[in-house]
Amino acid sequence: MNSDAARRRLADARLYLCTDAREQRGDLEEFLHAALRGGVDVVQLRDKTLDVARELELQDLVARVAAEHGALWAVNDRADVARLTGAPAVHMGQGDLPVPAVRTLLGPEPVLGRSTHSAEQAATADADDAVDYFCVGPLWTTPTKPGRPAVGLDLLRQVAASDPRTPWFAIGGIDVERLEAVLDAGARRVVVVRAITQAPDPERAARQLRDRLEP
Ligand SMILES: Cc1ncc(COP(=O)(O)OP(=O)(O)O)c(N)n1
Ligand SMILES: Cc1nc(C(=O)O)sc1CCOP(=O)(O)O
Ligand SMILES: [Mg+2]
Repeated sequence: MNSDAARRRLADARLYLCTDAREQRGDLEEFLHAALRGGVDVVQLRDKTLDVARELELQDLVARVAAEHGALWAVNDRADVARLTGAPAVHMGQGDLPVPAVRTLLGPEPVLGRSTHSAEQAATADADDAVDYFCVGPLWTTPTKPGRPAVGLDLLRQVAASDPRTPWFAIGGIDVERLEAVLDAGARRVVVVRAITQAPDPERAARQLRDRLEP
């Protein structure tokens, strides 16, 4: 996927999945197909337990499966892995490489996402031409990101009211039961981990979320 296609795919994206490598279950490929059939638009392998050789191997798998479904895929944290795999997207948190450093290393092509946890960080991300999307969260405390305090739906309302020019996603503790409140607060795009990774039927879980988001 070239960079124009990646940005077009991002513009349409509503449901973003971060998944671990499912090493204990050995079903990553099957899982990815199911989630993507269910309507996931963007997929990111987020697994801090992987050594870099294994991550490179699995990123190739993610790239192949995402391409089969016309989905965008993103590398988390590591600009070296993004460069080596030619990833169309990369995600950086506040504690990861700063945006200018990512652009110095990777150039203008990859879609670049940024985590934000306050109105100020969201405004900074929105004002930065080098940032293609940002995430706001965690809305609720979540075992997937221990120690990170919840920002709550009020921050989401505040960000939505600022009418960002940049695509942005809500993240943290979102599941199908909470989705209505997230949409009511003004989000149009969501990132989930457990709502799909821990679902007994990942395809159904993804579809339940995607069907409630705009086309
Ligand atoms: C899409 C997306 N949003 C947020 C994050 C979190 O990034 P970060 O704060 O750097 O935390 P880690 O994921 O690195 O633990 C993300 N990875 N993806
Ligand atoms: C990886 C991550 N980043 C967050 C942020 O706020 O930046 S919240 C989060 C974990 C989201 O997991 P779940 O959907 O299982 O609650
Ligand atoms: Mg990070």
